[in-house]
Amino acid sequence: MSQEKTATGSGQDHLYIFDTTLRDGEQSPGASMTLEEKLRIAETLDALKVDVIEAGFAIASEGDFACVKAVAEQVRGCTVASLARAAPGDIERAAEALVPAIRPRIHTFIATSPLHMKVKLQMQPEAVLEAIHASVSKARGHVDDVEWSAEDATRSDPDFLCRAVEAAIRAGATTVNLPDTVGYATPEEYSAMFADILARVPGADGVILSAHCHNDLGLAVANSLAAVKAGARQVECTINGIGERAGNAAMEEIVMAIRTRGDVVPVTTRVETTEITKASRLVSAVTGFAVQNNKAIVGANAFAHESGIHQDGVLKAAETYEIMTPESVGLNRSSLVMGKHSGRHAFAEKLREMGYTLGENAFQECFKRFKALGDRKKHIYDEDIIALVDDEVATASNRIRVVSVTTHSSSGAKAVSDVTLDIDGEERSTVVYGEGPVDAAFNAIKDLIGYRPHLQLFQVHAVTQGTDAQAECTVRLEESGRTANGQGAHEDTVTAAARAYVAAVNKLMVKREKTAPQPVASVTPDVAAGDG
Ligand SMILES: CC(=O)SCCNC(=O)CCNC(=O)[C@H](O)C(C)(C)COP(=O)(O)OP(=O)(O)OC[C@H]1O[C@@H](n2cnc3c(N)ncnc32)[C@H](O)[C@@H]1OP(=O)(O)O
Ligand SMILES: CC(C)C(=O)C(=O)O
Repeated sequence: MSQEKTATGSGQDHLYIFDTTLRDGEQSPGASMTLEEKLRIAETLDALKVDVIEAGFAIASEGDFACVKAVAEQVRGCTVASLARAAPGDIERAAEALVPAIRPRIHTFIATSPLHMKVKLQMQPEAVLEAIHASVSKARGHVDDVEWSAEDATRSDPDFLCRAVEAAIRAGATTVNLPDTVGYATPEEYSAMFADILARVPGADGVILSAHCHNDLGLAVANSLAAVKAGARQVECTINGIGERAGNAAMEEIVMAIRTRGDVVPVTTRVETTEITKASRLVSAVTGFAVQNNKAIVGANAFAHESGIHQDGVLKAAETYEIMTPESVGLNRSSLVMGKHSGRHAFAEKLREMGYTLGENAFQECFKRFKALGDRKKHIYDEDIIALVDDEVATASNRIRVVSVTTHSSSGAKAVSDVTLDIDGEERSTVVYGEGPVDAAFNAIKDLIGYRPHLQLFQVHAVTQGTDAQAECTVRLEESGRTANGQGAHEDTVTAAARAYVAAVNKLMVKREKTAPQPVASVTPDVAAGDG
């Protein structure tokens, strides 16, 4: 994909979508992802057809370097970027990680606001200008596609910002990003800043100007669109709007706003919007951050009509209360009703409709669970199938798997849980008491795995309506500063909780083994006690 400001066939400018779920998104506290999870998200972003995937910050750690490199190796359809400070070591590390990429981009940044320069960087403005020149030139020595960002641009002196942008362009930056790092700007101010740069900086109309907005005041998407109206032709965003503090501009909101209101924001993107729901669910499952029900585009209620007058209107003509169709974001209004009488063909067709491609083993496992669910549940909704398949896919390659969970509990007495786990191919069982059924199941798992990570978060939500709904549980575990999220879905809430706990344990083990490999079966606790 060329980084030119090309008009598309529609006569409208192309808007580059720069996805930073794997970098700024991962900066959300508690959202750290394993390499395997990042690769699954990168695969989904590739299918979504974003233009640029920011895969990480290569100098940050060995793990980040490995992730950028692995994404650069895997992704074929998008540009792959790594972040780098205005420091030679950062740029060399980014270039090294990006070697396998078909279209590598080095994204180098330095702050330009008086506060950041004086207090954080402890640099004089003139030294910052020199650092911009040196870093962009060095990056251009490695790759042709160099993005430069003026961190805290919206709190920078406009004259100094113009000089900084000019320095970056002269040194060879091909994209210039003006972030609202702390989510401080209003749409009018943010668009005025882009107009000012375009009017005053020589060469600014020859590079791609980019917006990067944080959501501290809930204005990230509005600010991004305002920048596009003023001439920005790249927006930086994340799936579900995850990111540092209150998050980044949500990709799905920007893309659907442009698609729905092309009359006021006249640009086009190449995003396959029908992949949006799947991407949103994957990011939610991996990070453990549930999407709020009323979230635009991807919230459970985004296309739900509850009140009679609305239902009546939608039945007569969907456009009465829908400004976009659920199908356009990958939500199915399929006529294929699934239940316990459905066979493999219908199940395979349903998965295909939903955009899943499973290997033979995963398909057979999912089909078995789908039939078991059908025996217990009257209506099987698309959400049930999504929860079940996501759960199966996420746990398929795990070393520890839940075989069975049987729990007895009654009011006024301790609960007891009988748990069997498959650990590296060997089944082990134990029966343990707890304060309640979930506590008992977790205690049993801890006994079987031989260590007790600290439980930071436990959440349950019903996948669909009704008392026979599947439960989807999220567990976050912490051990020696490492955290891992796990999710599990099942019609039995305690089993869903146990699956989520075990999923998180598997991820912790991967993190732990990177520093000190050891067999699971004889795990020696490196934390004496966790949550007990
Ligand atoms: C706005 C953003 O989102 S920027 C991206 C933020 N993301 C992250 O920070 C996540 C990854 N970060 C990390 O892993 C670490 O912070 C590292 C590896 C980058 C650096 O770690 P450390 O060397 O221990 O430094 P530390 O993080 O404590 O401090 C940052 C240093 O970088 C300097 N720095 C910050 N930004 C820049 C920049 N753009 N260019 C050059 N130097 C910079 C700071 O002034 C400070 O320098 P000092 O040590 O001389 O005081
Ligand atoms: C590094 C830059 C692009 C950033 O993340 C910010 O300013 O928020």
